[in-house]
Amino acid sequence: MELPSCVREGEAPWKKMSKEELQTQYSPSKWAIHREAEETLKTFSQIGEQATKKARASRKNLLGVAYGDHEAEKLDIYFPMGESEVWPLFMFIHGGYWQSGSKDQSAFVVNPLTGQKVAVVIVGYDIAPKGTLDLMVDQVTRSISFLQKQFPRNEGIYLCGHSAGAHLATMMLLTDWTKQEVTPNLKGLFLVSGIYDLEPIIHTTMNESLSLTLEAAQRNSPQLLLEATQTQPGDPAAQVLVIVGQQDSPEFKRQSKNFYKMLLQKGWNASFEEFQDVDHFEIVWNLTREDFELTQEVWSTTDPAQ
Ligand SMILES: N[C@@H](CC(=O)c1ccccc1NC=O)C(=O)O
Repeated sequence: MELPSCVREGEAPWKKMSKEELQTQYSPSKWAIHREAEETLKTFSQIGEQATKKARASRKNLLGVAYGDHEAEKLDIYFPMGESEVWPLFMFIHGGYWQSGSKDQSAFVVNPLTGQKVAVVIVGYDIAPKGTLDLMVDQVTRSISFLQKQFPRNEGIYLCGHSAGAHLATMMLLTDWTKQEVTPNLKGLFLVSGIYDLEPIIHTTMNESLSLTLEAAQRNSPQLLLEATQTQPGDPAAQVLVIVGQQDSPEFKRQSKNFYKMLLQKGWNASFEEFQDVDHFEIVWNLTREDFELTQEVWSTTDPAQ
């Protein structure tokens, strides 16, 4: 079925797509080439659960630390090996279209990073339908303020978001931290296969749980917010790495490239990277491997000596 003509007009390619094509473009599992879609999603969950079980069994940790009053406002902290009390903080924000996933199956990067003197935080937030996008953005904002207050001597806070989590991480670039109790020492963002213009999502089945209106989608679209802002970057030195997998869908790649270009236009210290031979899910589950190039890039970026 064709989209209504009022949506079809306009320059964005998604506006000319049928509902079915749009749904496919925003279903990353359908673009996996190493396994079928269902097996891809099942493998992603299994690896996330195994990595989390391994991290909890092998790393010093604090689980379920409350950063707010909601039941979901909790985070897990995994501490680096060694005696140092000062380290970079790396926060992973899980994806799942703001309606699936949890901190309890997302500790992919914990063991490689904590082995390299980086503390890793996996943050939880209220997913839809209980949580709204506005609430999730507020929760991630408050979780970062909480970390800055708990660890004021940190050697930088780095955010890594996957897919919908990359959207939430990106919204932190646009947060007015003067309204928070503290301004975090944000030094870098890793935006993995993110979504930056939420309007297309309204026309997919993912919106059945989200119930996004056009206004709410636009209000929560970093692509549109950044385009409209004249303010300079909070910290022009903060590194923003925009990342996609070679097997991400054309729409996911287009969104990331467009957002990267907008970051550059607005004076951010941004870079773009397409990781070869990985899909939307492998690019994250490969973070369990020390030899994966993104793991290595995270190591070098978070190294205080660099
Ligand atoms: N229904 C989606 C699932 C999905 O996109 C997804 C699943 C787990 C973690 C991240 C995801 N992507 C966006 O947040 C798909 O079929 O690919």
